[in-house]
Amino acid sequence: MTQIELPQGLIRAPSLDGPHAGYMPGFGNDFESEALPGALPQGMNSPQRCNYGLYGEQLSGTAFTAPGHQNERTWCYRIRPSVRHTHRFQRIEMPYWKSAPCIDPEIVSLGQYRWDPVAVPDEALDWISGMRTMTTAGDVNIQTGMASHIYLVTRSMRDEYFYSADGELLIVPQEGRLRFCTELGVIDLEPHEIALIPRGLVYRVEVLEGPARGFVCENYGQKFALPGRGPIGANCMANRRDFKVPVAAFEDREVPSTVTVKWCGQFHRTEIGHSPLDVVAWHGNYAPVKYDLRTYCPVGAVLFDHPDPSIFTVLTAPSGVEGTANIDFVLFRERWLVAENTFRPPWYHKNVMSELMGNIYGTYDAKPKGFAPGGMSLHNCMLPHGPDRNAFERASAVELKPEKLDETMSFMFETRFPQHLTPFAAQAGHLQEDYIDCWASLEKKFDGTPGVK
Ligand SMILES: O=C(O)Cc1cc(O)ccc1O
Ligand SMILES: [Fe+2]
Repeated sequence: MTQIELPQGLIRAPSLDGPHAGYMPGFGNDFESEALPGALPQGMNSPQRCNYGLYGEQLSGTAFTAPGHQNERTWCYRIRPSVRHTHRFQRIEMPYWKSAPCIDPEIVSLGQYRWDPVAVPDEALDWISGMRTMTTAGDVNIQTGMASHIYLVTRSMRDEYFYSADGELLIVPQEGRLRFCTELGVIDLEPHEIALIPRGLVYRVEVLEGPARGFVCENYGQKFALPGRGPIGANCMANRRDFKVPVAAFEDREVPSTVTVKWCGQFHRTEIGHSPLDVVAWHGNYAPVKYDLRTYCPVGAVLFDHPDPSIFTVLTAPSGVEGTANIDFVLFRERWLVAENTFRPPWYHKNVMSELMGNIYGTYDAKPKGFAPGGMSLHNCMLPHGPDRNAFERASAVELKPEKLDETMSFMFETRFPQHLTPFAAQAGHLQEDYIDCWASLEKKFDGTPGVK
């Protein structure tokens, strides 16, 4: 876009140049964008006739009457209204994408579990067929809880579209690059970035660099938001301007196409004669967004002790019980360790929340071996865990100089609900049968005599 010279020599900033061309900065802002000049009505939502012959349509992300600071909706101006993008539905099976409640009495979820990275199979898998659910929690029908998935994607969707009525997706890539072509614009995503795709938004996923593997948190409940920072103040952790929302983009393509819908845990498919990505202009605060995890500014211990991991929360999805999240998305990234006279790795603990972790790259300090990039672990509700023997011995003996934790990026989906393993997660192969042995050699040091042992 060229710069526009205004009277008095003022130069207005170009909106589409620079390192973030194609995106608008902010989280939860009221955005507006038009792919054709004048396509967006000004000063009102529903003119008698829209410019270009477009149809006006509202997409609601919260109840009409949700409180003002939570209320989310977007107005779309599109070639056809969405009712022309769904026809009669036919149920289809998607055996690996499970929804809560998914409780198999044969599967024991009570335990500490860890998984090796799942190899991407040598077959055509797209964003829907390549989704492998690992755990489910809560109940999709009452819009409570979550599911965690691994995606294994080798094939782009072509004239195939998808939306989920069951929840928003938090996407955490670990390998490969994907393009999300959505009704509201295009998001390109690679490891060290995350994206949120809202409930109800139609999109297709293309492989830019494959195969692609990563993690997904499907949030059945209230939307992810930025946590309050409390006494930390107005800055640090995740900053709003580092979130990027795509500018409007549309296609006017009339070819046989399919739309797959996930609804109450079931999958249905419908056939239409054109692309549903036909939103020429939009305005509102319900939109897909991406975020570079390398812009997350961690705040931590600067003198002694190890704070609770909530200090590293990137996004939090409330559950209705204050301070008790449906899901917290927590990031363990590169940082300096400087605490004096302190056992620096995570302490041993037992947590009422259930902790699902994934490794994006590098080594995690509590588990120097066995928790590989692409791997996952689950420390379920009220199940004790903590550093393995190697991590404990090193951290207890090491000279406490300032130490940079480098090459490390892991995350946690922490939910108030117990997580249940799916048959896929419980299956031998990637499940590490010997995980709990990582604590077996922790020795008794107590001998009744005082003094540091
Ligand atoms: O269990 C884990 O490794 C996650 C974790 C990290 C931390 O720094 C403190 C508590 C916690 O649960
Ligand atoms: Fe933990």
